[in-house]
Amino acid sequence: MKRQLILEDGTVFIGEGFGYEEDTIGEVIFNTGMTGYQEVLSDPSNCGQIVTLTYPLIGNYGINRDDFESITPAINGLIVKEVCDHPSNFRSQYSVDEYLKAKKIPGLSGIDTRKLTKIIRKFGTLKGAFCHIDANVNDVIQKLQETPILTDQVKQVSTKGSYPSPGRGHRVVLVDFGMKHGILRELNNRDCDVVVVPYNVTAEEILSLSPDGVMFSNGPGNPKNVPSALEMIKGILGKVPIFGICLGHQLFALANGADTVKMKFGHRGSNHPVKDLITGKVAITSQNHGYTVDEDSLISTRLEVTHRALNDGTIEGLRHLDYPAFTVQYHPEASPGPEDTNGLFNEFLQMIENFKRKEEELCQNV
Ligand SMILES: NC(=O)CC[C@H](N)C(=O)O
Repeated sequence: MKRQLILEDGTVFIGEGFGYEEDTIGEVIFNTGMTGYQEVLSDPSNCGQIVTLTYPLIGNYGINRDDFESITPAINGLIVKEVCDHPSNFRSQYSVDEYLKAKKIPGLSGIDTRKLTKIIRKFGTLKGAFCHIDANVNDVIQKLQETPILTDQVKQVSTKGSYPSPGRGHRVVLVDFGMKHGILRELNNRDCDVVVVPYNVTAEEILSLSPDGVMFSNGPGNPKNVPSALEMIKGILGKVPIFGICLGHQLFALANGADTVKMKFGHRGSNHPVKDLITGKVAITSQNHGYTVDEDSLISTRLEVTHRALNDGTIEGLRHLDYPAFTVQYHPEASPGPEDTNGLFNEFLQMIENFKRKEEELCQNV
């Protein structure tokens, strides 16, 4: 069945529909990862977006039980050059088509994804719609222009209530702004005693859980749509070590007086080089963000840049000059992508131990 993609600038692509049969609207973005489509599909940070995968063949190793980053995928649509209907892998349970049908997500294949990506790179991220081949282009463009930008994605994808993920090690409160499960897995692998809490948790509620450290997860949308988080962050800063990832990094920056801005087309893929300014080392990182911390806004803050993207020089990591707190814009949990920066979770645990030691020394000196 033919299906068309109409962009708000009037560009039309005609391809084959797969997955669920339904019209959809979303922000059209592109991801340059060569593998890892299952993790990208199920990453809650993509809530409300139509995801274009630039790798030309998608689905050849199927969809399995183990690689989901959330239970319910939150993307509005998927665009690929070619979708594989006969996956071959010992872990495969479904084809991408079967999975998208089951999760009620429409897909579009057979279009020139390179051309689409070039349009997004030139004009910036655009709104787009999947619609029936007979739909009137002008009507769809008008509908796209009238469709408001989503503001409540974090509320949609965050956990509704707190839940434990017990371990014998450090107690870590993990604030779920739309968490990829890879973050929880990394903490579990290090035997942390984790409590996952919803996005609108207060500082008092976090401190009442007696955490050794607090993590802020990734999540969808504009960080300015989550004002409640800023009060929470200010309330715990300096009282407990903090580690933030992606949206968590952006919220940490906002809470410390910095600003965030929307990027032209963002960084999305598993192949983004980042330089650690402290060690001088370069790592290949997994990224998925459309906003960034504004460089000029750091002047009046106590934040220092620790990492930079080598493709465009934007900020990829921050640390607080006075308190034990650091954040990164990229994904050290990978899922999907390279694990070069996985050691940041160990650095977080080391920071927790140093903080505990200092607190004990202070107590002894009193
Ligand atoms: N992966 C994320 O946490 C993304 C953060 C934010 N939604 C952005 O697009 O920049």
